[in-house]
Amino acid sequence: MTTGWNPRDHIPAEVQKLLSEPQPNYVLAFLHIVEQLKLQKRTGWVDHDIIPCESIADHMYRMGVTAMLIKDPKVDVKRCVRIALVHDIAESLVGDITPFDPVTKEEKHQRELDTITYLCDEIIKPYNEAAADEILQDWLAYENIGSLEARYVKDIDKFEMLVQCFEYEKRHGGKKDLIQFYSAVSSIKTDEVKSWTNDLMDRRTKFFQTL
Ligand SMILES: Nc1nc2c(ncn2[C@H]2C[C@H](O)[C@@H](COP(=O)(O)O)O2)c(=O)[nH]1
Ligand SMILES: [Mn+2]
Repeated sequence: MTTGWNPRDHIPAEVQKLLSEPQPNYVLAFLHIVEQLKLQKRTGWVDHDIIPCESIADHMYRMGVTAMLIKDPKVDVKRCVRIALVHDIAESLVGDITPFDPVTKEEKHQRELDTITYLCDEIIKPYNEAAADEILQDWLAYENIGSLEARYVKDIDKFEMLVQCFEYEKRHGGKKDLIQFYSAVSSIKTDEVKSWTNDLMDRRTKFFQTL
């Protein structure tokens, strides 16, 4: 556990009530927790006054469909889609912490690890033990970049954010200063996602030349 932070203290009241029933409906409890990903806006955009902006779920959804496009024959695309769809699931209780928030990487990791462990062991496992194990493995693979699939999903996490960033820049006529986000370009390692990113950056350059 972290410095007193406990996932159980961040469970919505409705879910706590559901879990206190004699025969809890764990499927519903899990889905109500996942709703938090649909409700929470991505902090990075909120901090830059992007209104309206995407939710955490929006981001993960588009990452999932982006992963379906991977051409690299060495990659298990279906595994990438799974990893994309679970990689930020702990943010349902932890929240969406940016690199600029006053939370250390270690504290963020520990809160998210405690949360995914809680969700898998105490919410998913009572209904489907195999699903709980697989979701935990998918999340750990992403966190530890434990496979080529996880490496691709890490890249797609950054690429999807950059696509969204450029979409917001265009939607706001280039008047929002979102340059900070583009430091993520250097984090992208796979050749395929690098090629997507290079084209995006070329289009961004041309867009700002037209202003
Ligand atoms: N203000 C900034 N926020 C950033 C930057 N890079 C990422 N972010 C935000 C985006 C999300 O809200 C959050 C974490 O995203 P994950 O998908 O990694 O959970 O951090 C940035 O350069 N500036
Ligand atoms: Mn993410």
